[in-house]
Amino acid sequence: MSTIAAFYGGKSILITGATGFLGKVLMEKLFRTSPDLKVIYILVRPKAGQTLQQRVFQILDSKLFEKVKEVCPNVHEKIRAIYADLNQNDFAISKEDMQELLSCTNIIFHCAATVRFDDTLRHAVQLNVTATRQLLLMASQMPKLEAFIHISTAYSNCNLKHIDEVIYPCPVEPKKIIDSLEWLDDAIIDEITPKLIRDWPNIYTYTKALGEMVVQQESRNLNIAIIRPSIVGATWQEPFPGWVDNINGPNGIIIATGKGFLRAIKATPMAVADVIPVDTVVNLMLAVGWYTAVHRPKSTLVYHITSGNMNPCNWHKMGVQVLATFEKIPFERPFRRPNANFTSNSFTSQYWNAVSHRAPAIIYDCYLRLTGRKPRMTKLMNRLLRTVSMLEYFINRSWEWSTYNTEMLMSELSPEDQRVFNFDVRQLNWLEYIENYVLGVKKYLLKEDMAGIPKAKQRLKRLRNIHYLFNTALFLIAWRLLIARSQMARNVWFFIM
Ligand SMILES: CCCCCCCCCCCCCCCCCCCCCCCCCCCC(=O)SCCNC(=O)CCNC(=O)[C@H](O)C(C)(C)COP(=O)(O)OP(=O)(O)OC[C@H]1O[C@@H](n2cnc3c(N)ncnc32)[C@H](O)[C@@H]1OP(=O)(O)O
Ligand SMILES: NC(=O)C1=CN([C@@H]2O[C@H](COP(=O)(O)OP(=O)(O)OC[C@H]3O[C@@H](n4cnc5c(N)ncnc54)[C@H](OP(=O)(O)O)[C@@H]3O)[C@@H](O)[C@H]2O)C=CC1
Repeated sequence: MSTIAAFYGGKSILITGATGFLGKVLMEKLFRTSPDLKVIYILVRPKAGQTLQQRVFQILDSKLFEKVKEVCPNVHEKIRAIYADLNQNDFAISKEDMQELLSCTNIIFHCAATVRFDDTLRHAVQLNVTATRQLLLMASQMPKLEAFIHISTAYSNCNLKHIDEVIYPCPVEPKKIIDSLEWLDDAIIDEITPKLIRDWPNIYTYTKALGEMVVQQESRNLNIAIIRPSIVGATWQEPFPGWVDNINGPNGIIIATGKGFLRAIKATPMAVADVIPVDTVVNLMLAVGWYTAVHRPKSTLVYHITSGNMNPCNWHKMGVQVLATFEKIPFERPFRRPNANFTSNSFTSQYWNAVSHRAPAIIYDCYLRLTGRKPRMTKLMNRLLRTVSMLEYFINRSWEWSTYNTEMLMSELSPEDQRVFNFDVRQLNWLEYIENYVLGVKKYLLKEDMAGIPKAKQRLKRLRNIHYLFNTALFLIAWRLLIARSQMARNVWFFIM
């Protein structure tokens, strides 16, 4: 019997961000391995016209939870969705709900965050810093609390090259920032933001660093641990390979490439692609929850869950395998034939943007206009290029993360726990993982049917022929112009003839 699975039996667990990518996989694993847990409280806000209950039902009815329903048929009764908005004072939780949370919670997993790179400083601080502080305050009033697990990111200190499992101080105290945002107006905040975030590449990573400082400062006598995953990717093994449900990180790039929109990226091919499967992150989270509650380390431990130091894969290898998978399993209705390359030179990157991205978009928009339809490709392409430019920082650098605490924890687990809660990324076969990842993007994100593959392959063939025809026509036109103007070209031509 797994010690960790048994530990969660009978427990009341509070999860923030349970409707997000990581949160859903966390809930799934908890229910599947510890079906006798008492309750999972999730803090949810109504969204997109859906009530709390509708959101919960939608999650439970998804393919991700199919196995759970077999092991834990009463899963609906074990989830208690609590109305909460982490942007509000006291999270806008009702008095009764708050009372229940304070008196019953045993373990907290704090996953909620804004992960947008371009969020406003005010909103990102509210969610990634102030809400963390507020949750810690709540935690300090929970008599039965055994562990508080805070999810940060391996990139919270990406202004450093080598990152240890310690909390690094930020130049400006989080409290000062929280206080000043209360009275500064938005225009001034926009003006001072670049000065505040200094060498952090975006507001997201900066506010996650502030969030960690808050955890350190407000930890009181709580048992706290911080987990720092790198780029969280599709599931590796559990509950099945390739599950993914949002367009963040590599997912959007895979779609844009597979649909033939993105044909070149400014990337350093040999830089480490530090992707980590989401189920690996969740396994570590559950192991850390158990370890923190049972062993009660004297200080707040930080755990890195990254792949680069144990089983590195670079962007070149990843890109080649992604493209190879498109040959076998193409996406439906591509704009152009998927084919992309990496360029590390700014000039070449601008050239490709003009020739391979903007020009085809303009030509396509002209075609749409001529056929009486609304042009949209240029707009879409501009947004895509903006997105790609925001990700460029992360695909042109490599970092070293030390993993002493993660390795120590692995050695503390029984063989059974190492199997059930496997976070040993050395066992990951990248080629297999990437293929399943692309397949997962097709099935679960794009919701494309496997039955459509032969048709998609036919379309690819047609696009390839159009491509060859277009290039041949272009070549002939260029050659004809050359012959008309140059005696030497004419001589070569007659010689060949
Ligand atoms: C010789 C052979 C050579 C071989 C080479 C072959 C090369 C081929 C390449 C093939 C493919 C390779 C696959 C690998 C991919 C590599 C790139 C991976 C980059 C990963 C970097 C991630 C870094 C993460 C670091 C930190 C990790 C974390 O801690 S948190 C999680 C990360 N957070 C995010 O990812 C959020 C980022 N997103 C945002 O901040 C916002 O979405 C935005 C600011 C980017 C855009 O916001 P906007 O207001 O415009 O609106 P939004 O509604 O959000 O989206 C607008 C449109 O853009 C599309 N979109 C969004 N995100 C992405 C994305 N990641 N990729 C692509 N497209 C994206 C979205 O669909 C919208 O489209 P439309 O609706 O159609 O307009
Ligand atoms: N994805 C990645 O690559 C990485 C993620 N991380 C960290 O992991 C954690 C989870 O990320 P991920 O699951 O990918 O992110 P998602 O964007 O998928 O999920 C974010 C979650 O936070 C919730 N949330 C946001 N704002 C509020 C609010 N005002 N009130 C209540 N809930 C709110 C969202 O709820 P709603 O559904 O209502 O929007 C959602 O459940 C984050 O802390 C992130 O920093 C770290 C490294 C990499």
